[in-house]
Amino acid sequence: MFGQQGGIKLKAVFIGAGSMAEAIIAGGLKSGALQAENTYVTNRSDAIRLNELANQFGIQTGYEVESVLQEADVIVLAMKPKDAAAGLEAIQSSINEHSVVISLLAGVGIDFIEKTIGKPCSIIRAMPNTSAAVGKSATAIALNELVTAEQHQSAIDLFAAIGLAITVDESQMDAVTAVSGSGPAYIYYVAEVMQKAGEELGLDHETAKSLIIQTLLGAADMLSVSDGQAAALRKAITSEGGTTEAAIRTFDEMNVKEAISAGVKEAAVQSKRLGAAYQC
Ligand SMILES: NC(=O)C1=CN([C@@H]2O[C@H](COP(=O)(O)OP(=O)(O)OC[C@H]3O[C@@H](n4cnc5c(N)ncnc54)[C@H](O)[C@@H]3O)[C@@H](O)[C@H]2O)C=CC1
Ligand SMILES: O=C(O)[C@@H]1CCC=N1
Repeated sequence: MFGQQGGIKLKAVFIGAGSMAEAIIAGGLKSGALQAENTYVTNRSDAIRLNELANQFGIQTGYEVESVLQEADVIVLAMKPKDAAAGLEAIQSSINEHSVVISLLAGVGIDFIEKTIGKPCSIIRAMPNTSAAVGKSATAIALNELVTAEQHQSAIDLFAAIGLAITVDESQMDAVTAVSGSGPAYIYYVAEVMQKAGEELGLDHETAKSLIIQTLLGAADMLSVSDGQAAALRKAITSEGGTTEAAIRTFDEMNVKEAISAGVKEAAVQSKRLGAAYQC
């Protein structure tokens, strides 16, 4: 991976120790794509959080990153976009032409990262999601022109170890962010609403929770085996004059479709806005 010969382990440094770094580390360690002894994580100043991650995963943590960065096969930018400039400037001197930088920063373009680093290196912009923690991320990556075929394959291998990994043109990243980067949150939003409605209808908390989780798992599996035929699957459940029809009619009357569509599109606009703040 990333230029290493077989048998030598990938050295990965995460700059940022939040939920996305944790999800990738959890999934990466579980799948074997990452090894605890070669995974290093730092953050801005929260030593308690670093200790938590060290205890939970047995990974390496700390603030002495310079030498670690110089030896890293891959540097993962896992801070919030607003912290990107400060984070990149702090590590800029440790990056060289052999470095492979993977950016998770929503909205932030490869050109901004190139310019802030200020020297040529391979940059991979990735948009995973937090389901990486259970090996089910949907990740899209885009590359700068210095990424070699081998580095590209290594990035695909790394993200494939924590779910689905595909390559897109960078121009599609706002749409990807809106659909699959934020996507799990939309499903959780629906789950929250169903939980509340189920309890209001008289189910106890645990019963409603178990039924909803299994319903979501089953529906995702059905979508997967039917190659995404959502409309056909929905119609198969909707008997004429039945309960599902009553629910969908109510959703339609309340413009739920339009609301979801508008929300997803607004996420893409927000991704563009974030990017606009980080243009060269
Ligand atoms: N949370 C999600 O579902 C997804 C997040 N992303 C992207 O991943 C990135 C991280 O997101 P989260 O993990 O949710 O954020 P978070 O807020 O949970 O974690 C951010 C981390 O960055 C650290 N940090 C901030 N400034 C730093 C600096 N100068 N040097 C080192 N560390 C610094 C913070 O201390 C914190 O540990 C963001 O850019 C986000 O756009 C991408 C896909 C999905
Ligand atoms: O909300 C955000 O900005 C990040 C990017 C995709 C998911 N979470």
